[in-house]
Amino acid sequence: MEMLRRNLKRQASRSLSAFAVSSPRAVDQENHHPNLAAASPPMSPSKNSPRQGASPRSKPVQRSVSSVAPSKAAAEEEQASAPADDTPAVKVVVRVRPTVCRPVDGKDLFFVRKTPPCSVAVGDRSFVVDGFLDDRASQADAFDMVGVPMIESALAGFNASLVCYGQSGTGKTYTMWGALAAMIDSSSDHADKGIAPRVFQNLFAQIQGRQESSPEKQTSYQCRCSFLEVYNEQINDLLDPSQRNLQIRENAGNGIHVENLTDEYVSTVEDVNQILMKGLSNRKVGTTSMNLKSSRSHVIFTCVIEAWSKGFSSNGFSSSRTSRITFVDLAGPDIDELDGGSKHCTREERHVKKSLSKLGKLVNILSEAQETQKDDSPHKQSCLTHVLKDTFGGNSRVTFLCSISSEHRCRTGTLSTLRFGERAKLMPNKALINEISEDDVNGLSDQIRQLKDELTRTKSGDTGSCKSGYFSGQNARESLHNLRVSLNRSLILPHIEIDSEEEMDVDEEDVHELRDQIRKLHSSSEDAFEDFMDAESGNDTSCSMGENPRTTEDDDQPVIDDYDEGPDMEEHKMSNNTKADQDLVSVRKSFLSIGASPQLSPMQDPTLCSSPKIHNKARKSITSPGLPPSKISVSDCPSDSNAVRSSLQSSKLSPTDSLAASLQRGLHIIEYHQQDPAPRKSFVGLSFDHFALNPRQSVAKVSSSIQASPEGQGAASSALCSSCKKAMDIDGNQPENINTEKQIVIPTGVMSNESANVPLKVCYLMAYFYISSISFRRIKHFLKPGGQHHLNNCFKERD
Ligand SMILES: Nc1ncnc2c1ncn2[C@@H]1O[C@H](COP(=O)(O)OP(=O)(O)OP(=O)(O)O)[C@@H](O)[C@H]1O
Repeated sequence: MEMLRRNLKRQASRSLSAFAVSSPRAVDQENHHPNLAAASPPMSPSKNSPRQGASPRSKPVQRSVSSVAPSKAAAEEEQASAPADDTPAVKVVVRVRPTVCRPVDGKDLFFVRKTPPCSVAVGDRSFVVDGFLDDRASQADAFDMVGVPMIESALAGFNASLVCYGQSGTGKTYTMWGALAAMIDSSSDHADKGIAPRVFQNLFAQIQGRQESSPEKQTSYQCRCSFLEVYNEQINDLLDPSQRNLQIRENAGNGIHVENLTDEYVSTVEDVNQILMKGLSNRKVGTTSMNLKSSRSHVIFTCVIEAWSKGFSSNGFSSSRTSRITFVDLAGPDIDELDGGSKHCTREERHVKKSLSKLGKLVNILSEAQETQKDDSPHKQSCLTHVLKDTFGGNSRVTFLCSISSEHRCRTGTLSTLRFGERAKLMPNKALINEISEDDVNGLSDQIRQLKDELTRTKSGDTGSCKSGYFSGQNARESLHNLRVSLNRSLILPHIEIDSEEEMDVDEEDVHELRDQIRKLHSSSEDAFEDFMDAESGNDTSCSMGENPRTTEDDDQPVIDDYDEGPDMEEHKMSNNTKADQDLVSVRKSFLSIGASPQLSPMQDPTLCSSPKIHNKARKSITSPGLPPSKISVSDCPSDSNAVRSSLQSSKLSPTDSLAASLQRGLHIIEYHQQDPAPRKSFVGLSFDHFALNPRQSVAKVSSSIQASPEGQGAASSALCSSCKKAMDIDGNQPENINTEKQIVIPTGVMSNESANVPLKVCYLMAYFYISSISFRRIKHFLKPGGQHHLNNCFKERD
């Protein structure tokens, strides 16, 4: 309770002090045209430097000193650590415009009155404000109440903004800029001079005073200005009228800035006044029922002040502060919708109302939103709200000068303006000192060094264990490559469109079962391998690519390995009947191509694609004789030949090593599938290549063996028994009629002994095993009695 009472007391005294017009003129009004280059800044730009961003080049480290509505604990902590500064981040000052009309209906003109301690009353409605300037207040009073705190804030490193809001004709432009004549005469204390020229007059005087009073500090200042208007939802450069419809950019380094907006460097108040006059003369004006020369665009004048303090460190750098002074003169809505303005003005009026409405909504959102709920989206509703992001709810001390009229006919507009001010006061602006100190620079340098070290470690692979499993990134690539090499045959892995692929769900039970069966087969295959090697003794089992250089006249065509045929087999072929010949040709042209699903994320890798990109339609290109035209082929891509060749050439593993490696890889794949449920949906695009190692053969002499029935006919997987040429279902049965989308032709009887560097059976096994990474269920079925039977038949026939 005690704390609450103290807070309330503090707030009340703060409001009271702000409410009273008590600020003395900070400096004399003489203009000294100071030369600001006491110490050389890091950059010495020319005076006029157009086409630069409107915001500071570097985003300074921001030190929090004052914020609105912080949590109680945070507030206590902040007060303990920060210098005492009770300046609220958002202030609302009301100024009443002198009456210009005589009462026509006898009603009281002066219905707006000040009520203690710090409120403005309109009828029975009361609004809490931070300052009140009645209709007798002068421009100097307005400057004292609003302008002087802005200067103090800016020189302390805060961003400071003044936003004039109110109905058309209530004196916004007059209060902010004053009469043009007063601006031209910058040396005199003209009564009509507005807040902005007074601020700069005072600012430059203060800067000079600081430099002269403490030359040992060697602080250098540099100021640059920009001036823009938001007209019909477009941003135009008031300092360069040819620059229209400029774009707002936002990035971490520069924050919000307007691209290509002219920045002009200034060092005297005359410089600023010239810019102000130039910009204001380019502003769009029109006529409203309240104002003959009414502003029809919102204008934003920004002055960036950069200050460098030299220190005695090695780099001569001590601290740098960058602050912004922003003047926002909003166009006011007309009191009368039917003001007799031209059609063009009506359109302008619509835009003015729309943009002000969005600004009002933004203020509502910001005033109601909790600190944690703030996001960028409300600012992006319009150009105006976006470009004023720092002013509304951001890093800025902002004063809302609500211009009102005491005329009765403006009552609605006056109430609306005061309501706006009341809500704006609740905005959670967080004003920070924008400073970079030497410590900050050192800290950032350390951070950069650490990040560089981390990057270097990451690049060199010294990242400890792989976080995402064995089959991720490079590991996955290497593993798949090893597996492919170990199978001693080329694998073409086409990208196959997902939409037409068959989804395979793999459940854990299947995987466990499969794993057991593979283990069993692992041992049995070793036996089979031994047997096979015995049977193959006497045959040339060299796997050198150079061993069988059956080059063809198609040498310049894409070359892939194929089944080379020995004389025995050739004889065997010749003795077969025509149908068998056709089968042989068909199988001879066969090869294996496995299309890994693009969705197997950790295994999927673009670099695997030494393969053609196969689309659904492209898969039906090459057909084997005797097969329906819809049979699938995926290998007629010339670009693959080199990749295939290199794949084959890199095959240096012995058959047993290959077997062991393949099984090991396969187990990893299975483990991976068990661990990660994501890839359980596999898509199979199967096209069989030859399994055994074979010398190259041009594509012209090989073709596909993956067969697909015409689209739309069933999707059940099956295999064609190459001996009987009947489709078998997955369990090895021969159904009456199987319409398959994908069929696997198992080539038999065509393998040459010379070329079979790896036993055919093992190759078959490995091939299917490899497929297991894609299609567990199929493997599982093949490992079932029926499937095994079929596989064994093939092997027997071969042997
Ligand atoms: N406090 C004041 N003392 C003397 N004249 C004033 C005062 N306020 C406004 N005026 C005069 O009223 C007229 C309209 O003022 P001003 O153009 O500043 O209004 P505004 O709010 O900017 O209107 P709009 O939104 O249409 O641009 C001007 O001629 C201006 O000189």
